[in-house]
Amino acid sequence: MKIEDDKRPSFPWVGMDIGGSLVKLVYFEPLDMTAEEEQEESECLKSIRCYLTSSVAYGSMGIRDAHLELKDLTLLGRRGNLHFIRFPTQDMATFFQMAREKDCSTLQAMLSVTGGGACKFEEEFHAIGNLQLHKADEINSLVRGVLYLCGQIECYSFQNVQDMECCQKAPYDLQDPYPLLLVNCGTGVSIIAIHSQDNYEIVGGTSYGGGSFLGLCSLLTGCETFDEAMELASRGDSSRVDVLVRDIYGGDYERLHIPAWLVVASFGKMIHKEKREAASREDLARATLVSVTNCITGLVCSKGILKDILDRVLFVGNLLRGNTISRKLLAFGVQFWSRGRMKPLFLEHEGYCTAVGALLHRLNGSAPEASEGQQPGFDTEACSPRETEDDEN
Ligand SMILES: Nc1ncnc2c1ncn2[C@@H]1O[C@H](COP(=O)(O)OP(=O)(O)OP(=O)(O)O)[C@@H](O)[C@H]1O
Ligand SMILES: CC(C)(CO)[C@@H](O)C(=O)NCCC(=O)O
Repeated sequence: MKIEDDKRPSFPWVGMDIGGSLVKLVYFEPLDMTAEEEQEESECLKSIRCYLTSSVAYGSMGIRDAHLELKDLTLLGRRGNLHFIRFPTQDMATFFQMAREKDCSTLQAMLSVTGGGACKFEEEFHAIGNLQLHKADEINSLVRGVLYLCGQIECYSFQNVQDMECCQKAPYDLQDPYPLLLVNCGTGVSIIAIHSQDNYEIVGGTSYGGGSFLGLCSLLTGCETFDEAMELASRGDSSRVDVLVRDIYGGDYERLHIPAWLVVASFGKMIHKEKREAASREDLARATLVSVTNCITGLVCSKGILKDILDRVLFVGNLLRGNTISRKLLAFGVQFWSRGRMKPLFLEHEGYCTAVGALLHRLNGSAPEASEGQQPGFDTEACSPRETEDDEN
């Protein structure tokens, strides 16, 4: 029996977020294909399905995060598994080459793509034969993906944040998410105030984000990859690099209740030759990570106050991937500086929100079916964010 639904787009169901550092791809693998559908499935589609679901590594840099796979999910009435794949944006040329090799030109498919790369690589996508490109706006996709994932019981907070060792993850029910301050820690950092599903706005950002961490860390330690940088940071001690309150006061600044551990100057100790010589690569990596993370904390608190969103703040983005140091520091810092008013939250699929949003965008039919010869433009959706109101930064 054929599963009929005129509104349902044809397979493959793919959402792609091409960012400054990483490409994130989410792929829905249908599990309820009828015999007729399987028979009709083209060789190219079959080969894509097998390729994506049977490996966990693609080429030298592509990774399927198998631990994040969402199994037996229902999307638009179809049952399937949702797969999460990433590779460096630098490798987009290999991606296009593979698309050519798999003869995707025969595939009558529409791909929902977001992130800066949806614009940058538009011509290359169009060169893949019949593939139609739907460019979804990055912020709209991010918000859509976040709101969807929040409903999948995958949100968590940290308990005992004042003690890094005892600090532990605890599930958090974010079924009713509004208002929410959303912080996307990617190559750069953007902060979005979500008032409701249809009403959200960018309230700020900083250029001191994931890209700065990796860039500075590479300069200071000679490391080559994010995982290497994180590994170094996990073994480092930033207090050998930074000037803390205790270095100046010998302890707390009691009158103003400023604690001894507070960083007064990131890298402040590096003005002394002997301290430079004593600081290890690990210490420098840790100090870089702490510096970037603290900068995000400060900005988030001030934006929360400015926008009067002091309830929940949700951190996403791949800077936080496998990065317990930053997550715990953000959790602690936000609670400390907001005097316990702001609840810092995180998602298990932190790096894939925008790609999920792009996929949903495609499935929910808001994608304008570009007619022949028409250049698909940005779909601004009914729920476009308001113009940025904030003028500081
Ligand atoms: N395997 C990895 N390779 C490179 N960077 C990584 C990796 N894993 C985590 N990161 C970190 O994640 C950051 C990128 O995060 P993310 O993928 O969310 O953003 P992006 O979409 O590439 O960037 P933007 O949205 O700003 O265009 C990097 O700057 C780096 O700090
Ligand atoms: C440019 C984007 C939207 C790309 O994702 C993001 O990295 C960002 O918002 N950066 C912050 C730029 C700033 O506000 O300083």
